[in-house]
Formats: sequence, structure tokens, C-alpha cells
Amino acid sequence: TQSTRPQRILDAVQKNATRGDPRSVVKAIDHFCRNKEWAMNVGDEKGCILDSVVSEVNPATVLELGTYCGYSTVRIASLLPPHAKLITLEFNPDFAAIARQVIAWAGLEDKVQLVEGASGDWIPKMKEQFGVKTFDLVFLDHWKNSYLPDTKLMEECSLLRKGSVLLADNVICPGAPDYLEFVRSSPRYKSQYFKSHLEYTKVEDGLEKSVFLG
Ligand SMILES: Oc1cc(-c2ccc(F)cc2)cc2cncnc12
Ligand SMILES: [Mg+2]
Repeated sequence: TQSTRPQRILDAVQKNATRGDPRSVVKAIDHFCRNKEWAMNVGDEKGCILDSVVSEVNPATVLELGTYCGYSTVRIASLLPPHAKLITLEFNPDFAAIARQVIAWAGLEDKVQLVEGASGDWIPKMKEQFGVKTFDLVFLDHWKNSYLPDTKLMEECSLLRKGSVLLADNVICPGAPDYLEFVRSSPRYKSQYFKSHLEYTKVEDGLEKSVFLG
């Protein structure tokens, strides 16, 4: 039977990465996607920027919107302090099934809660379902036209506190123009653009870091 690209990514992890070693999982996916098949992981160049923001924020609670195969989930979770929690939302059940196995291979299942479904449905349930008060860091990496409505929804659900950091992937390519305009012009956010490249390519892309001012 024909395998899917996420399945081939999982195979590459299970063949080339060491169980329980998150950095080897990240390296195996990057090697596969740079040399065999491009895939929409945040990648190593933007991944280093992600790592530096995670380390700076040192979050106790993280929300990731868009899991895909779990590449950024593993990058983030491997940098979290002992009792910190990462909740990652994935709409596509096939992606979620692969991501669970990638996260498990990295040995990070205790730090990660992968939830299947639509962000718009789950964001209002975060408090009651997962006992989350607010998120210290949110990584937006799902459908680009969901960035803005989901950000407004997180505000409405009081999931952001003074100092919460939003980090958005792909603000140039594929682009999230309405989101960029909003966070850059709103007095309630302090925004900063980190210029980089679309994963595994020379095409411009970047991450937008926006601190919620309360
Ligand atoms: O990082 C990403 C990149 C691309 C993408 C696809 C095709 C293309 F030509 C350029 C960029 C799509 C994404 C969807 N969700 C999350 N992240 C993504
Ligand atoms: Mg992305």
C-alpha cells in the first residue's frame, strides 16, 4: 500500500533517530525533508529562532496550533522545564496519528497533550478540559486564515495574560496578512519580526513574535 508523506517522515525517525533523544528526532526529520521530500515542518533555520524564544520565555504552559508530524512539538517540548505542559491541536487525524508516534519516539509524551479537532472548537474549552488558566507561549502554525480569529478568541476566553507571547510561523509564506496587520497595529501587542526563510528553501519567510500587553 502507498505510504503517505507523514508516514515516510515517521519511518525516517524510527530508522535514524535514537528513542528518547529529541534532538536526534529533529535532526532525522530535517535530514529527510532537506534531502528526500520537502515537508511543512518549521525546519532548522526558523526552528533555531523558535528555540531561542522558547528558552527566553521559559513557559510553564504552551499552546501549539497545528501539530502536523510533531516536529515543532518535539523542539518546544525538549526545552520545557520539568512540570511544564504543551497542548498541541491538530485538525487532521492522519497527521495526529503520526505526530503521536513521533512525540513518543522522542520520549516526550509526558510533557505533551495532543488534541484532535478544530482550534476554534477547542480554544473555548481549554480551561474546563485541561485546567489551563493562561498560556505563557502560543505557537501559531496552522491554517493562516485562522491566525487572527483564533487570536481574538484566545483574548475573549482570557487565555492570554500580560506578557503572554504569540509566535507565528509563515507570516510571509504562505502569509497571514490580516494577522500581521492586527498584531502590528494593535496597542495591546508589542510585535517583532524575525526574518528567515521558508523551511528547507531560499524563499523568504519569517516568524512574528507578539507580546500581549494585557
Ligand atoms: O510552514 C508551512 C509552509 C507551508 C507552505 C506550503 C506550500 C508552499 F509552497 C509554501 C509554504 C504551509 C504550511 C501550512 N501550515 C503550517 N505551516 C506551513
Ligand atoms: Mg509552518
